[in-house]
Formats: sequence, C-alpha cells, structure tokens
Amino acid sequence: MATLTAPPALQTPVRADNVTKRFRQGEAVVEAIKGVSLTVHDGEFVAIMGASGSGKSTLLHTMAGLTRPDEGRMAIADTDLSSLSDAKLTRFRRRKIGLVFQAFNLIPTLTAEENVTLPLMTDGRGSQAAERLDPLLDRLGLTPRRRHRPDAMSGGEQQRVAIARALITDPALVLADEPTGSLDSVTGQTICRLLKELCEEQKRTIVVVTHEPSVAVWASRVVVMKDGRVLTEFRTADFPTAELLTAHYQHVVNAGPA
Ligand SMILES: Nc1ncnc2c1ncn2[C@@H]1O[C@H](COP(=O)(O)OP(=O)(O)OP(=O)(O)O)[C@@H](O)[C@H]1O
Repeated sequence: MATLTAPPALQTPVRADNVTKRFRQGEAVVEAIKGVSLTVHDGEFVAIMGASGSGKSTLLHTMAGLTRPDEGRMAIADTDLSSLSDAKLTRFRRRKIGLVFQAFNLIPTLTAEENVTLPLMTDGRGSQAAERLDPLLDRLGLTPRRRHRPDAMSGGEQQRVAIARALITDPALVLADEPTGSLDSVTGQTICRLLKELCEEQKRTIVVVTHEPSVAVWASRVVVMKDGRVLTEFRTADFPTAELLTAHYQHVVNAGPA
C-alpha cells in the first residue's frame, strides 16, 4: 500500500484566543461562541463534543476561516487569520486546511478522481494532480471506484472521496464537521479508523466535531462545549470505550453550569 509524504511539522496548528462570534437572527443577536480559547497541538486528534447549538460548528468554521470572529483571534500555523484579506484567507485555507463535511459536498457530475483533484485545479496546481492522485486513491481504497460518479458510490465511499479531496493539497490540518453523521455505524467506524491512521501515520492534525461518543473515542482529547463556551476537556485514554466516554461526558455536561 502506498504511503503519502507527511506534511511539514507545525508547532501549534490551531490557537483560538478569546474568540467570540455573534449571529443576527431577526431582531435577536445570538452569541454562538463566547470567549473560546483553545490550543490544538501538532499531530493531535481532537474531538469537539457538545449538545446541538453549543457552538461546535461555529468554532470549527472559525478555525477554517469560513467564519470571521467578532472578537478574539484565531491563528492557524502561527498565521492570524484576521490579518488576511478574503482572497488571501481563501488561498491560505486551500493550501493549509483540509475540510470534510457531513454531507460529503461532492460535485455530482464529476467522477471520484475529478472531485478529488478539484482543489488543485482551482488553485492553479493541476500539474501536481497526476503525482498525488494515485497513491491517495490507493491509500483510501478508492482505486476501483475512481471513475464512478457520487451517485454510483456508497455513503462510506463518498466520504472517503471527500477525505481524499481534503488531503490532495497535503494539508497539515484536517477539520471535519460530523464526518460520520450521514453514515451507518459500521461505516462511520471505518471513517474514524481512517482519520486516526492519517493522524498517526502522516502526523496530520485532526479536529472533528461530533455528538457521537463512538466517534470521539478515536480522538486523543475531547473538548466539551456548552452554550458557546468550552466547559471542560479530557483525555480519551482515561475513558477508552464509548460507554465509559458517554458516562463521563454526560456527567460533565450535567455537572457544568446550566
Ligand atoms: N449562520 C447563522 N446565522 C444565525 N445563527 C447561527 C448561524 N450559525 C449558527 N447559528 C446559531 O449559533 C448557535 C450555535 O450553532 P452551531 O451550529 O455552532 O452549534 P452546533 O453545536 O454545531 O449545533 P449542531 O450540533 O446542531 O450542529 C445556534 O444557536 C445557532 O442557531
């Protein structure tokens, strides 16, 4: 099986300093995240858990530079995202960050390999596609499916295509928002195993938003959010099964501030 080159080491891939993000909902203003500070270290696999509406996706989107904070600072690989213009931020994201979403977000008219190479094409780096594509498809077990369109692939295959698309630019940081949310539990576990392997083999830093303990247990650290704030965090080594992790997670959420 082919191995991929590990990305260059970054000391602190993610540093959120006192980040606040507000959204206007009609007349009301919702503070989706409130003064969140968080560091994700090089090569870490971190899961962000929390109830619906606790701010998980907003935090991930600010890490990705898809959402700009109203207050505070989000730095990725020592670059303060707020210092970048929209155009520079888009280029930075394309080059440094791989994004994976629950809904796969594949282009239905393109084949698997065309979907995977799209980020290089749109970044003017199509010449790198030939060299990177084959080992990546091989590593993700997609070679037999490379010329299939998304509607001819299973959910798990589509998510592996989405992960390959996130990795084609060789990002040090992969951000995934509920990556198993559209998959059955067995396929979801396969995707988790793959993310874990990408972290361990290739030293990529991975941040996953999930509400599922069976996903979070694959991470090395769990950050728990409640009402827009970081409530607590813990190491999964201390709660190594989904059952133990669920019990601890429920305990900290119930014990935390109302
Ligand atoms: N674009 C937006 N416009 C208005 N309000 C928003 C927007 N995005 C998020 N919010 C609000 O911010 C709060 C946090 O939302 P967010 O999606 O970050 O939570 P979450 O923990 O990811 O929830 P879920 O698990 O349901 O996806 C919610 O009250 C939500 O309604």
